Amino acid sequence: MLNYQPSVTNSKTTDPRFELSDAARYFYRQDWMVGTAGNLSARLPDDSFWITASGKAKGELSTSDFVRVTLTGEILERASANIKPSAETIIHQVIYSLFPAAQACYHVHSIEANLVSHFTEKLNLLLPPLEMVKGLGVWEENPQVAIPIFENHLEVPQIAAEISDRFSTQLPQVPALLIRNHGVTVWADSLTSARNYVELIEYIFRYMVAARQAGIF
Ligand SMILES: CSC[C@@H](O)[C@@H](O)C(=O)COP(=O)(O)O
Ligand SMILES: [Zn+2]
Repeated sequence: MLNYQPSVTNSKTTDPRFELSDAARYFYRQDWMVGTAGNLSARLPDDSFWITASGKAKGELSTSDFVRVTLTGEILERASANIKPSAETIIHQVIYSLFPAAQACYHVHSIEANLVSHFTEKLNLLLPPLEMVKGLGVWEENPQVAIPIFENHLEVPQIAAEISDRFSTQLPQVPALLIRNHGVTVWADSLTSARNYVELIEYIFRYMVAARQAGIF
């Protein structure tokens, strides 16, 4: 396994913190990372990952607003000792552990994600068979795709344990999960794809809310 070299990360092309900051600013402008909501991470070649520090305004992140942690949550690098990794780091740990190809994990809070999380009380929410579903990797005619839903426990490790337990026996159809009354988390094999997945899933959620209002889904 390659060792992560901090000395080569001081450039925009190799340090994922720049792209994570850009993505957060974009999501903030979409109203999906309002205030300090949400967290973004990117895996490094040594399996550690940079994750947004807890409680930072997501519209104005800089490289010092990230913490590098191991897959078990041990802190490896941060700008100062009073910066903590995201309160939801353990969910990213679970995703990177379960999905070795995942290079980025993005979690945002949108109004539509919270609304659609009430469209079912079941463990999975059926998505409409929109063309957009292909962008999430499902190339089927009239796809019957569901996104897994988890309860929003106060204790984040409990959410993470439920994700780990369920996905260990039942892989999700799409690289995304919904936490009821909270928001969506996606993962992808690149930062660009993770950003696209957030946009696609949020489009689908917007459609679902509009379709419900129109009485067609
Ligand atoms: C706006 S508070 C939201 C937090 O409780 C949490 O859900 C969240 O997404 C951001 O937490 P953070 O610790 O900054 O990564
Ligand atoms: Zn959150």
